[in-house]
Formats: sequence, structure tokens, C-alpha cells
Amino acid sequence: MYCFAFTCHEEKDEPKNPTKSISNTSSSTGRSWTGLNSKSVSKVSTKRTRRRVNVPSCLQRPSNLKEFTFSELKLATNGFSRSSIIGEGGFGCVYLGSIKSPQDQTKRVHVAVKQLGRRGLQASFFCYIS
Ligand SMILES: Nc1ncnc2c1ncn2[C@@H]1O[C@H](COP(=O)(O)OP(=O)(O)OP(=O)(O)O)[C@@H](O)[C@H]1O
Repeated sequence: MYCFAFTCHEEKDEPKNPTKSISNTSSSTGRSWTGLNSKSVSKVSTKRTRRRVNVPSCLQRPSNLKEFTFSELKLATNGFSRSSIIGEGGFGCVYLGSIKSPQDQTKRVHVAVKQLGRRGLQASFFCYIS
């Protein structure tokens, strides 16, 4: 299982809404879009200690993550329509989206788009590929 770290980056022409992240729901690609795996995420996201865990910022961490703009995610989820909602977790709603495959631009893949809600802002945010 591979993981996507939440992207902190905001674009100037986008609304201030750092609440979206995306994960690939398709297991058919067989390739990861990121260097993180479930082990590294569990180290930083599930360990509850009094000591502060030193997590490198999103911008410092080397990765091959693809960043999506708010507009791209809006398009992928049909405007974050209610009919695209496939679940809701502790961080917020999860939408079914469709994007061009990073490996083959002629194909489309289904993705889960997680929306960080107000409650979720209080916690670290990671999402994962199923
Ligand atoms: N990659 C995915 N593919 C398909 N459905 C997903 C995917 N990610 C999330 N979901 C759906 O959205 C729901 C909420 O997922 P989410 O990961 O946000 O919360 P969670 O699994 O309850 O964990 P937590 O909120 O504690 O992180 C899931 O129960 C599932 O139904």
C-alpha cells in the first residue's frame, strides 16, 4: 500500500483551500506515485507520544508526488457533487473522481479525492491507496 502525503502548496490563482488530496483507487497501475509506504506513514500518523515527531515539511520531502490544483480536483469530481461522495472519514468527505492516468494520458483512472474538513484540520492528514 502506498501513501500520498497531504500537499501544503497553494496556487496563487486558486481559492485558499488546502483541503484536497488524492489517492489512486485503481490497483491496476501497479506503480506508485510516491515514495511513501504504509510503514513510513504509520510511523508519523499513528504513533501518539508526548515527544514531537520531526516530520519534514511537504516541500522539503523529496517525492514524485503529482500535485493537483483545486480546479483539477473540482473537474475530477464533477464539482465535488454530492453524488460523487463515496465515503466520509475522520478528516472529511471522500469523493470518487476520474483523472488522466499519470502513466498513460490516453487512459483515465478512478481516484479517491479526500476533502479536509474543519475537524480534520486539527490532525495530521495522510491518505492512502486502497
Ligand atoms: N482510496 C479509496 N477508495 C475507495 N473508497 C475510499 C478510499 N478512501 C476512502 N474511501 C471511502 O471513504 C471512507 C472514508 O475514508 P477515510 O480514509 O477518509 O476515513 P477512515 O477510513 O474512516 O479513516 P480516518 O478518517 O480515521 O483516516 C472509507 O470508509 C471508504 O468508504
